[in-house]
Amino acid sequence: MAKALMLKPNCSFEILSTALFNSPPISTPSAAMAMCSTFCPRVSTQLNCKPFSFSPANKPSRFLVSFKAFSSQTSASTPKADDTPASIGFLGLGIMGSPMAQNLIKAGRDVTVWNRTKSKCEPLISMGAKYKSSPEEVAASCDVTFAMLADPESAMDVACGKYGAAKGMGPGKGYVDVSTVDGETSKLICEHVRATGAHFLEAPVSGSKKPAEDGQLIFLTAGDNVLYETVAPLLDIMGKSRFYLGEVGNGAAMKLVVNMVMGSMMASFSEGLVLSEKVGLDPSVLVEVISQGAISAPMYAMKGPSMVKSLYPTAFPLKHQQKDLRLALGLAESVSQPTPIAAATNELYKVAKSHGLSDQDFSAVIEALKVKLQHQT
Ligand SMILES: NC(=O)C1=CN([C@@H]2O[C@H](COP(=O)(O)OP(=O)(O)OC[C@H]3O[C@@H](n4cnc5c(N)ncnc54)[C@H](OP(=O)(O)O)[C@@H]3O)[C@@H](O)[C@H]2O)C=CC1
Ligand SMILES: O=CCCC(=O)O
Repeated sequence: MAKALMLKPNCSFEILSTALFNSPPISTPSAAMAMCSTFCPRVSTQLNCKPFSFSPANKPSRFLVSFKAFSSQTSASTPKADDTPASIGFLGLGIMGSPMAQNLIKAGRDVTVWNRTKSKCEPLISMGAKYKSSPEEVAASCDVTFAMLADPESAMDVACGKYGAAKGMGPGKGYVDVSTVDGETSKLICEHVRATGAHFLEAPVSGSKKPAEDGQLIFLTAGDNVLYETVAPLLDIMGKSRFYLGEVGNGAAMKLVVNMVMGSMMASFSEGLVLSEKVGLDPSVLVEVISQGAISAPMYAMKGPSMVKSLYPTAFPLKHQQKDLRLALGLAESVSQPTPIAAATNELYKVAKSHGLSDQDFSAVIEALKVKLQHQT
């Protein structure tokens, strides 16, 4: 069995509770996880441990356990399962927060949720999550609280507002903000959290709806290293890699730079699609040509076919991409760095927003290029 546990990335195998291990029956996913840690301590983490099939007595004695490989920029070892926070809060259950919290629940973690629109908590409650009626109550009842909120304003309000999480924090607790915000906002939230004696980590993510569902996000963390070490096993449940970047603000900056590049790539791709069609080419063929060359990108291959059909099923809302461009331009301004391409791109996303495309996927920015000027026929 030890040999079977020398695993390739992203593979799965089955644990038979008593047949392969001379041990008591495994009755819960977390017991199965603990068993895996014992037999395979060098595997960073386990993902998606869930009942696989049932014994004749209808007890879950077999589990399918998926393993994945992780890259990380910390030299410290991953904490043992016993050191990980017992109770986890999750604030903000939108496109990203919902699947992230679901993955924690599926991994057998004790999760308490809150969302401004309460109805979005229901699916998680039915999976076993607890519910509290304010961020303050969630933070008060949990060891570590994650927040995945829309923008700087909501991240501030949920963390530091009247019934905000900071009100429920104190020594021994941690707050992990995974929202995409600017460094200044992150530093303010950090100050509020640290003033209570708790630890703070910013951890915005690269990766969209599908990677969030698949536990394949990339965490860009900065802040209290002790909290980073503590939550590493939780980040590994929700993601495929994690970077520790030092001082608070560095994670936010890294995320904004990445999304600045992404927004411009999408705008440029959109121009190419529209131009190709106007000169009589088939834009689907352009997508195929690009996919085979040096500028191929998963994003083009994923979004191109639906963009050609003028379909924009929302994974990353356009309003959030424009917010990130705005924040990235602020970051560039703070160090007097010219970013003319990002500035022009931001204008295009603003036009798209003015055409009511805020809640569509950000690939709908192509529509802003199709809008006819009044003097055109
Ligand atoms: N979607 C994506 O592909 C990615 C998004 N991100 C970033 O993650 C964050 C969340 O994104 P996503 O899940 O897509 O966004 P959604 O718009 O789907 O969710 C936003 C969340 O913020 C909450 N919220 C908004 N305003 C307030 C407020 N004033 N007070 C309290 N809660 C509020 C919403 O609550 P309610 O349900 O009540 O509206 C919801 O839970 C954003 O910062 C985004 O930039 C990062 C990586 C990828
Ligand atoms: O912030 C959103 C990023 C989306 C992605 O990385 O695909």
